[in-house]
Amino acid sequence: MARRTASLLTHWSARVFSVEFNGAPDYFAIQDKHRGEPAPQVFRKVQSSDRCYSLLVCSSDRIRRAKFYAELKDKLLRSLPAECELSPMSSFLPHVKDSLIKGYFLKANPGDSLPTERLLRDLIQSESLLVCSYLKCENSRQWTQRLWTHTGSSVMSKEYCVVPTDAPDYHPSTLNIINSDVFYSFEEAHQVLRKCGDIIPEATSVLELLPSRAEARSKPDFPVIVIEGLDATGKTTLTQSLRDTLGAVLLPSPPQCLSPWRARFDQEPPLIRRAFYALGNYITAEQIVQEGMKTPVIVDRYWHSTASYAIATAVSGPPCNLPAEGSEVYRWPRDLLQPSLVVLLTLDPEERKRRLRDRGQGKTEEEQELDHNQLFRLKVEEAYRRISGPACVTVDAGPSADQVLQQVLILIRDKCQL
Ligand SMILES: Nc1ncnc2c1ncn2[C@@H]1O[C@H](COP(=O)(O)OP(=O)(O)OP(=O)(O)O)[C@@H](O)[C@H]1O
Ligand SMILES: Nc1ccn([C@H]2C[C@H](O)[C@@H](COP(=O)(O)O)O2)c(=O)n1
Repeated sequence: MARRTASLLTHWSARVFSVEFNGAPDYFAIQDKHRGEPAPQVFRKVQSSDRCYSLLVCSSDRIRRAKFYAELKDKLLRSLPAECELSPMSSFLPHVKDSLIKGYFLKANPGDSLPTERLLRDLIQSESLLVCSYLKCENSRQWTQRLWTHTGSSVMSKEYCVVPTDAPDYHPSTLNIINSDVFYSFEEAHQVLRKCGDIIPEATSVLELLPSRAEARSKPDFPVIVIEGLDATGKTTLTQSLRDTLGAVLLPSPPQCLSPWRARFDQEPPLIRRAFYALGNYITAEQIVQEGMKTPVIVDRYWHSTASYAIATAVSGPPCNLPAEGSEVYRWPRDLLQPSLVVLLTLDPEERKRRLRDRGQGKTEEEQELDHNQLFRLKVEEAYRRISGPACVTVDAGPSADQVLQQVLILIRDKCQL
């Protein structure tokens, strides 16, 4: 049995389970005996004749786990009877970092339980998956959880009672952010790309473009100014004007040399995709050092973007689920060159939409998500504000392009003595 599965089973009864319906989580735990507790909320919404199942992805290899989790949803949606309901589910040890295990909760009508169980028996052959079924106790409103064996033909002898439990102090999706969604050193991100070289050949090409060491040997003589913000807040417009006004060099991020591989990595699960973007910052840092010896450098997006988009995607639900201000999640990577100033452009959402419409260009999936999902946009902006070392200085991008430029020039003169 895989190492992660074994450790999961050791802590099985200390684990909390969370099922999300329309973004709202319901939490439950398991215990040996029922002590008269009501059924958890999630089961009270289920007809007693319905069958429920949980599928938790638990491979010990994090690359395989990330790939399998992403593929599992597609597989379930393709193969399950249409009436089956699929909700995001997770299991975790409260307060224990990296203990989050993600998966899905299935609800099937009695008529669909045969094809559903046939599919689950196939899937359980994979060592990466733990399957449980949930049954209502006869003559009571209580539910039990049974863990399936790897053969899928029978259930484990132990049966657990399902009981409601309080929401944890920290949202479970925050437990695994460090080194799964956000990488705090060159080595951590590099390790992910090295390990996926055999399944993603493009990773090898990216690795060849990376600097040999992350730590900048020297600091640039000239100021380095990063411009951040959601899409269509005016970063391109402002960075080009700053370049022209200050006689600076403008560096895009991710760097141009990664363009051929970007679309490929955008298709990958967060672990791999975020490692790609994190490494892009180290290439940019090397370019900053080279150019910053000769002129001021303006950078269009950098670490704040990498971390904020990753955190906002990893944390489900509203911005109050984000790790609290001051959390280690918002710290700057110890080996990444720090800019002299980071400016965050903010814009009224309606004006941002108007500018997006006027621009009329195709949008990436994440940009479309920003458009449709107000919560996601709020989380990205809040994460931007919480990142420290350096923290960003917020500038309202609502006024005319020239007014925004003048305001940022004043900031640069104040903070960078330019
Ligand atoms: N201050 C401004 N007032 C009005 N319109 C602006 C202003 N700044 C930029 N725009 C217009 O808004 C649109 C988006 O601007 P821009 O492309 O500079 O944003 P961006 O932040 O670089 O977007 P993305 O990240 O998606 O590339 C463009 O059509 C641009 O001409
Ligand atoms: N340094 C960077 C730059 C960009 N990203 C990610 C964050 C978004 O997913 C997307 C936005 O880029 P744009 O559409 O403006 O080119 O790219 C990042 O993670 N790190």
